[in-house]
Amino acid sequence: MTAKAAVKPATRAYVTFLAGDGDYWKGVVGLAKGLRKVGSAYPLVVAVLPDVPEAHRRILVSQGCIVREIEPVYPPENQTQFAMAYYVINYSKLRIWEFVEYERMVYLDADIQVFENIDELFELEKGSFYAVMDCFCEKTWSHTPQYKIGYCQQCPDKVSWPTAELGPPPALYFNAGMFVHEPSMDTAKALLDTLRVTPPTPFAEQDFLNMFFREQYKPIPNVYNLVLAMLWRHPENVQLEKVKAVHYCAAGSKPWRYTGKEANMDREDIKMLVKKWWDIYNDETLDFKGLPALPAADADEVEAVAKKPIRAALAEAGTVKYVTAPSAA
Ligand SMILES: O=c1ccn([C@@H]2O[C@H](COP(=O)(O)OP(=O)(O)O)[C@@H](O)[C@H]2O)c(=O)[nH]1
Ligand SMILES: OC[C@H]1O[C@H](O[C@@H]2[C@@H](O)[C@H](O)[C@@H](O)[C@H](O)[C@@H]2O)[C@H](O)[C@@H](O)[C@H]1O
Ligand SMILES: [Mn+2]
Repeated sequence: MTAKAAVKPATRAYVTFLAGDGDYWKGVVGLAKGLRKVGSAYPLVVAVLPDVPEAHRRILVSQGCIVREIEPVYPPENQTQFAMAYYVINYSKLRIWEFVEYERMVYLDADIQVFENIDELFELEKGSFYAVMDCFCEKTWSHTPQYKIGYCQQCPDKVSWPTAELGPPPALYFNAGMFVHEPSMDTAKALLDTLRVTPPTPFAEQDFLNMFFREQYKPIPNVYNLVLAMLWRHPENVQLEKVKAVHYCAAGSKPWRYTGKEANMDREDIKMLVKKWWDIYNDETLDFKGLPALPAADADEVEAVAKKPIRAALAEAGTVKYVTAPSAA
């Protein structure tokens, strides 16, 4: 008789993406510890490209992460020059739709830190694609018409969109550093089939995901993904004390590489946010101490198992399987 799972298999998880043998693994460790600090009920899965060294993978496992190797995704042949070179590797993020052992995942870039519990995102109504709206005001957007006329979706009334000359305003556009998604092989196949016939664009997979989920996209409040540039581009849209997750995506803001020399990096709020990141990264009480948190099974199932006399439960469960836990930190 095979062992009957006493607890429901993991159906929800946070997921991040790690590529290369550089120092982004520090971002993943910070994120794992930040999620632990806010008491997240779900594990952190890390989708790693083959070029992530064993040593970095071990560090992530020792911090309680579930490491999953993925096959890289490349945009159409010899057209990658249209995407900013640095972003081409991000097309591989699309593999997380293949993680179908999870019915719902919250994706977070490794340069995001969570300062308040955001587990509520897993309860959002199914069937839509949830993410935070981006900002078009940074120089990284200088190739777009909206940048050229000073239009931004964060303040659509400041510079109104010239519909007569440029047609309808751009559809609402999200930052792909954080989003809520439902893994499915059908969606994964549709994404990759569509990518094969979609020439790359400057923001690579972020542009692609905005095009693909254009009809399903539903904006969620900026507190779930504070794109740092909002602090100087749209301070009227930011209440720092209410922010739940910070996205260190502005040039020079990656905490593990921070020098304070780039534009805006000497701001007091930036210095405070970088320190907050390091306080978590260096906090040894947040290091992983045991088995990854079991998934939140439904209470009555756990209640029923708990009530059953142990002998009857063991007999019913059959042989008890022992899973070797990853080495504790
Ligand atoms: O060398 C790299 C570059 C990027 N990433 C991953 O890809 C994500 C997107 O890149 P990044 O956050 O640097 O882009 P930004 O949000 O700053 O535009 C990162 O957060 C990491 O999860 C990585 O693992 N290694
Ligand atoms: O591959 C494209 C990337 O596009 C996004 O980064 C950009 C974008 O947000 C711009 O709007 C900002 O101006 C810029 O600073 C920032 O780096 C995502 O954060 C990242 O995960 C990834 O998808
Ligand atoms: Mn990022």
